[in-house]
Amino acid sequence: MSPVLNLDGVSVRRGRKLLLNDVSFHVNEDERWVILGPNGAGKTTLLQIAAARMFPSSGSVQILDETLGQVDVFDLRPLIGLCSNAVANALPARETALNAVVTAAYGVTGRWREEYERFDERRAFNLLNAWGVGTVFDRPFGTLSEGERKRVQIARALMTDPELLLLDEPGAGLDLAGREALVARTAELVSDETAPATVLVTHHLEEIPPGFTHVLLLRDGEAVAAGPMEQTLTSQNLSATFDVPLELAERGGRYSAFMAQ
Ligand SMILES: Nc1ncnc2c1ncn2[C@@H]1O[C@H](COP(=O)(O)OP(=O)(O)OP(=O)(O)O)[C@@H](O)[C@H]1O
Repeated sequence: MSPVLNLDGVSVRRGRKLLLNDVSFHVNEDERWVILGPNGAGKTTLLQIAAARMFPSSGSVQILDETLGQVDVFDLRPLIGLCSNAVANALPARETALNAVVTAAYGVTGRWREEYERFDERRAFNLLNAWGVGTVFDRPFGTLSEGERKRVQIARALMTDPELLLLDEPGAGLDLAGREALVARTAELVSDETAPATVLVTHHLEEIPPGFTHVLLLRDGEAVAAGPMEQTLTSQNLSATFDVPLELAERGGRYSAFMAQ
């Protein structure tokens, strides 16, 4: 399997603070990774680099065989589907859900006067349907519930048929039913062998969908552990990552953790 993402010895410095410190992270095309860590661990920073939205202070980054710093990021970005707060905040509140998705095909967030291809609109509509939000296609994005907004954002991230899908806390702000529906739909997506290599950021074990194969545990900008889920997601590694004694529980491919007695 060919690598989709190669980060080697990546550090990010802002003033005197090291947001990432010598992190290496490798994703192959058939892998589905979770990045797990407490608030401020550097998860979003790492994802921004993987999305070609941020450059490291040192280290090397290859995304889809291109080296960051030697490629026009505007050629690279359409190949990367990104669902994040930053993208959501850039979507105009008055745009319809359909436009929020279809504009991804043109690398913009708002629809102006341009005519879009019927093919693109049909694909956007099908993606909204697949994520269970087809009925809100004509509603302004700003009036959607948090759960609906998250699904629209994922549909948008998939619009360009990306080779790398990056999901930054897609379950944040969802109620229990909304979270479970999102987890189930994401599990369905990644079980398809033609689905893109996927990286999902979260700080909640309950948000890890079944079918995710690998995990990177981050703490204070450093990798605590990285590797296949069964060997790497352990009580010991979780305790070291969150700095409290934790006991991992697994049931039917889902995870949770409790304070160790
Ligand atoms: N421009 C900046 N200057 C200084 N510190 C920054 C800057 N941007 C981010 N940070 C800090 O870097 C750390 C890592 O931030 P990041 O958003 O990557 O963490 P995270 O793991 O995604 O956190 P959360 O789970 O809370 O979203 C945080 O402590 C944050 O305050």
